[in-house]
Amino acid sequence: MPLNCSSLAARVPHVSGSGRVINKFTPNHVGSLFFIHHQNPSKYIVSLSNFNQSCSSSTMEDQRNLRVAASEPEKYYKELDVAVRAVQMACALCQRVQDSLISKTNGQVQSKDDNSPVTVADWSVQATVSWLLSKSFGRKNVSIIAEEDVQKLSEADASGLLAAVVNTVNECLAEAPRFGLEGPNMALGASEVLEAISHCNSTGGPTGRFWTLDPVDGTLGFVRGDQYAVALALIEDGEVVLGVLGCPNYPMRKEWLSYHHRYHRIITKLTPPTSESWDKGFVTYATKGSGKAWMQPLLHANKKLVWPNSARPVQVSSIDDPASATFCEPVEKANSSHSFTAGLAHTMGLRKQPLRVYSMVKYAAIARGDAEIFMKFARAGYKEKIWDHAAGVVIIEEAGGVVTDARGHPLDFSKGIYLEGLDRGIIASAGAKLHEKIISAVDASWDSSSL
Ligand SMILES: Nc1ncnc2c1ncn2[C@@H]1O[C@H](COP(=O)(O)OS(=O)(=O)O)[C@@H](OP(=O)(O)O)[C@H]1O
Ligand SMILES: [Mg+2]
Repeated sequence: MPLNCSSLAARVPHVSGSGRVINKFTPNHVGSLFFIHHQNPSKYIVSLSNFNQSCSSSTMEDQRNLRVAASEPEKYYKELDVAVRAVQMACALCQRVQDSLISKTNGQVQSKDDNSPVTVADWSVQATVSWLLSKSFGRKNVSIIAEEDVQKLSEADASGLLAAVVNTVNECLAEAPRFGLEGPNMALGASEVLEAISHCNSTGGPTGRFWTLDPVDGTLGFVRGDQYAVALALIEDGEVVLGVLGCPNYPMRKEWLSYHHRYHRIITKLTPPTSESWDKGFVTYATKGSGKAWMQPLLHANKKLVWPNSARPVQVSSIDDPASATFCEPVEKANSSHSFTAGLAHTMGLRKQPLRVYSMVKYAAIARGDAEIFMKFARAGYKEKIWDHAAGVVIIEEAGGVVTDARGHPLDFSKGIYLEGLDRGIIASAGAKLHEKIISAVDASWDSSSL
């Protein structure tokens, strides 16, 4: 059924101001404070420094409720914990590879059959995350759909490339304890790395549980030294129940998003951040139905990840006037029609220049309130893959936003690796009012478009 204002409102998660607070004492989380959403008692750890801000209205009754809530099951808590730590590790891996790609042309950019560039980072992240999930939950309990396969890596002339991947994976896994995860007892061999990559061969579907992973989303941005994301999500019975997005180059000053990351690098060199400052990059995450989305900074070199790693909540923007709203879209016109979105912007009264950013960083920008709208209109016949959207959708929804196809239907993650049935395009927005306007504008101009 097409979307109207009331159905949209129903889909926007209700965030109650009156959470309950508990103390929970576990080896990992001594003295952490949990925020409990009234309608959904999933627990969220809030760092002590954020506690006063987030939960200062707690009462005696709240304190009593804590003890009750402490015995409630923590749905997806372990999955979220492992997923965030694994994505943190993947971000560190990607940063190292991107730095070396940029500093020298060392042959790490390969060409896939579709000619899109793929680097050592894609395979290495996939192997690392797959290995960590299997280690944490047991190999037989872990199904993963991910972007890469081992075909190219297994070719006879790819031994150098495979060695680089194995080396990168082992370098990363050796750091697992620093991120609070268990690493291998000894370095993985090539066959174990290939096995971890090819274990990501799930085909998804309407039942059961599987992970989706885009090891390096926005490969073009990655090889160009610009924005990219690591995207991990958990899908259960066709619903995205947990999403984690690592955005290593996301600048803390949002105006830097509009520039090529190269400029940010130059400026950072001119005015180096202090070692403790949160200069760029974060991991953002949410679990379905919680009404909260979070972000935590990337782990500084040599530091140990102590959960929740200074996490703080993120929320979508409250701007609902198109004249003040920023819309973002893919950088490449081959991936989304810039002329169609320009027409929509004109119709809707969006006055600002589009923010063109590589990868699912666009979803993070909406969730953080740095932009209000994301639109993607791929050419007819292109089928969107679930790993390109799953994590971003749940994070935006829990941050208070809305994501649908361009007819207003929810995205369907239950049909295998593609978003089957996706109509016209993808729209994410900060709220129902803006969303409704975009969908009406699409309706009005669709027939006369060439899409
Ligand atoms: N022709 C076409 N149309 C639409 N989408 C396509 C197309 N080809 C690829 N892809 C998928 O889009 C992912 C990149 O999307 P972005 O929004 O990041 O685009 S852009 O890089 O900013 O231009 C990109 O993800 P990555 O491969 O991880 O980079 C692809 O999954
Ligand atoms: Mg992708």
